[in-house]
Amino acid sequence: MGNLLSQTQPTPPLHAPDTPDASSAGKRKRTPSPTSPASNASDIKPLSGIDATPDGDVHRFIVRCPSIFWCTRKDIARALAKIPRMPPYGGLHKITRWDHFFITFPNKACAEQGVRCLNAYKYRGKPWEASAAAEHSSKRRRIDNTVRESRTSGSGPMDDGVCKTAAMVTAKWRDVAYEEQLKRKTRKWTNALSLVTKEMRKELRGKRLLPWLDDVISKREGKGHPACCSLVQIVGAESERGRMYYRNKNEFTVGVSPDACGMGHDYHKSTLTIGYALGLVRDGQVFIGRVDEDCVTTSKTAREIAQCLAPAIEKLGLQPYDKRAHEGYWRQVTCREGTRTGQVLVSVVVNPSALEENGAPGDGTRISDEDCQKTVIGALRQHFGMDKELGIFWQPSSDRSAVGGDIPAIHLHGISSLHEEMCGLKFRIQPTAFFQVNTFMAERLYNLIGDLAEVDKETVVFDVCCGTGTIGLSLARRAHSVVGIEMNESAVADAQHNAKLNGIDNATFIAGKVENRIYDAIQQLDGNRECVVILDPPRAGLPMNVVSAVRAMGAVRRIVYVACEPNNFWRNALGFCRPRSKAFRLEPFRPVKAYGLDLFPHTDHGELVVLLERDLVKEEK
Ligand SMILES: C[S@@+](CC[C@H](N)C(=O)[O-])C[C@H]1O[C@@H](n2cnc3c(N)ncnc32)[C@H](O)[C@@H]1O
Repeated sequence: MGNLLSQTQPTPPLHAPDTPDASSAGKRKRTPSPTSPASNASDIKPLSGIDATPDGDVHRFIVRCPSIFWCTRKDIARALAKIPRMPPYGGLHKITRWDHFFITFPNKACAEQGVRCLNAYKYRGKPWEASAAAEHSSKRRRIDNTVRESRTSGSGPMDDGVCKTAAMVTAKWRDVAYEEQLKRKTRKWTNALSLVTKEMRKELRGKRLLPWLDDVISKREGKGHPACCSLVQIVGAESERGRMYYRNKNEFTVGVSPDACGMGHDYHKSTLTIGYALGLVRDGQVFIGRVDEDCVTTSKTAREIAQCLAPAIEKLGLQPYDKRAHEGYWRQVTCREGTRTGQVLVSVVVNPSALEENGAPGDGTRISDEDCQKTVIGALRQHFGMDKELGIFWQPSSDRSAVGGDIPAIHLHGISSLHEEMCGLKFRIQPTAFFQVNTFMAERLYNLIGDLAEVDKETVVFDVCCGTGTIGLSLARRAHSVVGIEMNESAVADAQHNAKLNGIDNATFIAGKVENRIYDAIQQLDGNRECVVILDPPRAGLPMNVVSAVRAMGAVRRIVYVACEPNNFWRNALGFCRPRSKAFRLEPFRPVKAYGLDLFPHTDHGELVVLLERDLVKEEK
């Protein structure tokens, strides 16, 4: 954890000058001299009440003021952004019709400065009064206990006097033994399966309509709801390749490092950083943690890219983007790579409107988009050399809420797509198409899906939310035919291209939202053959009309459901497994067995894979 901040630095006093005028969008902000009042801490005295924060080390305060009764959280955040020298804060909780709000600071120094600022502020003529938050709800207490516990074990999201680091955000379980990580995930997967039983029982309101459910409940051991089916195996990332530095897609934000957080550090020292947003905010500015070796999920190549680009682009003197003020130029950098092919794509998101205020046109001082592009290409080429298969894309967007994947990418330099090898096939991936981020574990996922699907030459495979066609194509040689549906058009173009690239001619891919195109897609399936459906939806799960349409397909005997958010699986499971009705026709399915697969080591995410089979046992009346 190389960039942890020291607690021993002085706290800047309130009378220090404000942050330089933010209206100079796109220009470097002034760095004050070390002798400026901001660095003189001699007159700082600890504020009473700070040490009295009930838990002693979670710096949470309640701020009261009658004139904020109708304010939303957003209004308060806006007001906080206007307070000169307001330090970064980690949490803000306000509900309309509260005459108070809660605010949490990342460390004691921030808390001291923050309380000073809050108490000196007036909202609509009424002063704010900040005091240590005295009453914690039981939920809040649980969270605080977790923070304190993890702090003692050295892996907490905050540390005394120390801001969060990038590793704490991206790989929060990096200090937890891998066996323990799997144990925790197993609990999560088991709970997700129990949730299906619980919600199904609620749905049936005590009626015993599903024999498989009665069976599950009768075998219950101990209290609580039993899992709806057994979790037969946990597939962990045993090999180093699937467990360490595994991400083939890394999305970085360009911003200011917490060295500039001001608490015990120089407020104005804005070190341009390419890394991960830390969840600390000041003046609407999100602080960014540097990528280092502790970020054990980030690939080494992506880390090198972040580290070599930051100093190169900083020299141009353009500010990172500040969403709140809608100023600044550099926004995001996304690195994608073929783990097995070594190819790399880098996409840079910028805010072109920031350049308009950057010097007068034609006076020789104005920095253009082209200058920035040349700098990026030059820095990456210098770092990787000319032999590296490298592609660079530019994504200009002045839209405040735009994120990388949604912005059209302009190809600037080098290769225009990359290739990855998996399951003995080659896949082309364009910069904005979805591809599983852990190549080695994704291969194991696809092998597992293949085993559960039991596909043969008589079976049709229906791959719903197919991305670049990876699952369907990995099964195509064993199947009669494959139909895939996916809403990302460039992913569908990749899927079609990938079929040709691998000499597969029995796969069709449809572009569109599955909820709108499900019936068109079903038409493409050979209705006389048995159909296996692979469902790999986004975190929220599938829309219910899709569940209903799949269930109403008589040719479907088995479904392999891949849940990347296991806690949401129950909603779709209910649609597949509930007794038949007008909306949910034909016999219900039942969960047969489940697998947990750790696609994201060192994080709390993982895939739950569940096999559902048509339940041909007669429903009880
Ligand atoms: C978890 S990914 C799975 C992709 C693919 N199965 C794979 O393993 O690479 C989910 C995919 O669903 C797509 N998607 C999300 N919502 C969708 C919708 N409403 N209709 C169709 N596809 C959707 C996303 O673009 C993404 O490619």
